[in-house]
Amino acid sequence: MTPQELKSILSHGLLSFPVTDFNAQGDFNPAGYVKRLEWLAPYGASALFAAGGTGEFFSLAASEYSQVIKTAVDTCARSVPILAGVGGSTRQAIEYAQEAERLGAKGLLLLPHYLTEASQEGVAAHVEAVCKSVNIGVVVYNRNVCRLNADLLEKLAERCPNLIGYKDGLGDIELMVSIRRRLGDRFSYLGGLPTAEVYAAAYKALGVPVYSSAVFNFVPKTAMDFYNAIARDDHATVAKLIDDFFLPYLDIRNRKAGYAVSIVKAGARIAGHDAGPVRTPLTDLTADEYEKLAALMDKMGPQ
Ligand SMILES: O=C([O-])C(=O)C[C@H](O)[C@@H](O)C(=O)[O-]
Repeated sequence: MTPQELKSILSHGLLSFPVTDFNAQGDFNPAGYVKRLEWLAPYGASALFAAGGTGEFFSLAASEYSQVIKTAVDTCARSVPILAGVGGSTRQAIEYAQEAERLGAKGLLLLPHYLTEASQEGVAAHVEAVCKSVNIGVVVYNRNVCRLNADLLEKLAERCPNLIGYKDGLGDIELMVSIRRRLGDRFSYLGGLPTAEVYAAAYKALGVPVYSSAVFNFVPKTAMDFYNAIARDDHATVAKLIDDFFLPYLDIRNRKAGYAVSIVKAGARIAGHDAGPVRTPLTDLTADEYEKLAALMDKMGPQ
């Protein structure tokens, strides 16, 4: 699959970001991950991002990373393209990128580097180095310390033909509008804020109709119903699901930093597809929060 073919696939549909399965000892559980991917496959996400933010990329050892990507490719690559999360220092990100390409991933999601502040010119040089280390398509994730503006993205787009996607996790509307207008059809644009559904209608109006869904991990039918309602401008269904599910969900998710991932693992467990605990530095939901989430999922009916 060429980067351009991947770009065209990423321009439609709902994107799946599966959690990564850990066993009771906290080790990667490939059998559980296979079952999860097989369970979610028939719901029809258009691409699968393995070891992304929701997949706890930041908690995986390098050896586990290879297992996660290989498991995703072996299980799903015939039906959907697999994009692999990569990140960390430039050299680390290049090692992950080349490993993912070798294992059969069709693209990369380049997550922000860790800890240090950096000039955005420096971040752009980091992105360029990772893009140039592979032949597959790359989606850059603007979030936290990665805040590339339209000028830098335009330069990167010229220098890196395989940089085909821009995922927004900042929610800065002025920045998003300037990037969307300046880069036009050069990129495929993904709405990628935590619980991206809450922003989906507004982002569609800005020319960004595609988004990533973490709740797809545990209420896949509701996630697809919501996506289809957004796609056909069914404002009544969108408003009802925002009121009945997403706003009460945010009340739980916003209780602690890192819960955007923890709550998804809790949801998977409630749905009968336990992915094990989150790893430090994340913390799991309390029993009370877990009960509240279970009641909310119950209201959404069978999935
Ligand atoms: O890397 C990640 O997991 C994401 O940022 C995607 C998530 O699915 C996010 O969009 C969300 O929480 O809906």
